[in-house]
Amino acid sequence: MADLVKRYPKARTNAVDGISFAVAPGEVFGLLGPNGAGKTTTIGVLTTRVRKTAGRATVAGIDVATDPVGARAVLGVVPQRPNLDRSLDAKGNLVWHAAYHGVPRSQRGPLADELLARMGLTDKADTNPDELSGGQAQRLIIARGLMHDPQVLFLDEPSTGLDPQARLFVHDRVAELAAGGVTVVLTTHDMDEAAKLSDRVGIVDHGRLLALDTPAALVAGLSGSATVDLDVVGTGTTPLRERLAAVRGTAGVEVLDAGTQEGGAARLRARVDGEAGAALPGLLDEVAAAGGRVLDVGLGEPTLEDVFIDLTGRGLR
Ligand SMILES: Nc1ncnc2c1ncn2[C@@H]1O[C@H](COP(=O)(O)OP(=O)(O)OP(=O)(O)O)[C@@H](O)[C@H]1O
Repeated sequence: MADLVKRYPKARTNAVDGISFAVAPGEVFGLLGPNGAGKTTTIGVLTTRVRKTAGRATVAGIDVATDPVGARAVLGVVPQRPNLDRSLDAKGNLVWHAAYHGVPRSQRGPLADELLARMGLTDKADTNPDELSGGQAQRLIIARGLMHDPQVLFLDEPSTGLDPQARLFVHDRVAELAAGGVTVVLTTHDMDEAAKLSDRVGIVDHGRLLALDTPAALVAGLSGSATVDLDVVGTGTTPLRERLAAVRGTAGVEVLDAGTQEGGAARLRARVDGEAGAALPGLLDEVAAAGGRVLDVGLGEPTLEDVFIDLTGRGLR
């Protein structure tokens, strides 16, 4: 995908504003960004649902604009909103999808049975989509996306709304697909999910790609090797942030939560060099000197979330 731009009619800004990336066969690629960043639009263009404004988008070497039919034959989609056919049962949805994609009649039933089994849905084959739980419906949509043996599978927020168990199940299936050679492109606003599933992650905001690398490399690229979270009351966050940033060994300080007028604690995160404990006394002294009181302290290691905060100056959730 090169210099992709999408501007919706009447919009004042581009929903996708010049994004370029390439995904290798068998790779799991995560598009990460806050609501409205342009992830779904990007997937929409790649899956031929949204018409691009400019740039070039190909899937498995096929240009989605000039050969949308060819592109649809090699890609599978798991959309953000469930779109199962309620006039068919679970297995019927799979078989119909295979027919639509030209899978030979004799293969449709056995393939549907196999995918239902892989998604843990064998006993739901005859169930109407209306009677499936959210997690079951999501698994059925993943099965449907695989019925025509796509080379590239697009998953738009595959685990939003799922309970932790269903989420893990979906994560395992994604890893299994990639191990079997399917290229997976997924969107999420869950940093942990992106870090866990993706070989590489692209961080998107305001329609632009801010960073692209392996989760480990993105985190390693941050200055500071540990984090110290301080929950503080009794002092303004902006001056405190500056004071903390000046403490020796501190690589950067962000305000994660500004607190409330009514005295709710603010949370600041300092990224520090070396061990978190070594920087702690200096940080606590500065809070006291600023007239603040520390209610809680948390020590940790930087994550993708810190990469995002560093790039955009704000948290995702
Ligand atoms: N059909 C549409 N018509 C007009 N504007 C749209 C349309 N779809 C999306 N947008 C706008 O384009 C921008 C990007 O939206 P998009 O859905 O791609 O973001 P996203 O990163 O997928 O967000 P989310 O995490 O909420 O799904 C937003 O500002 C949104 O309001």
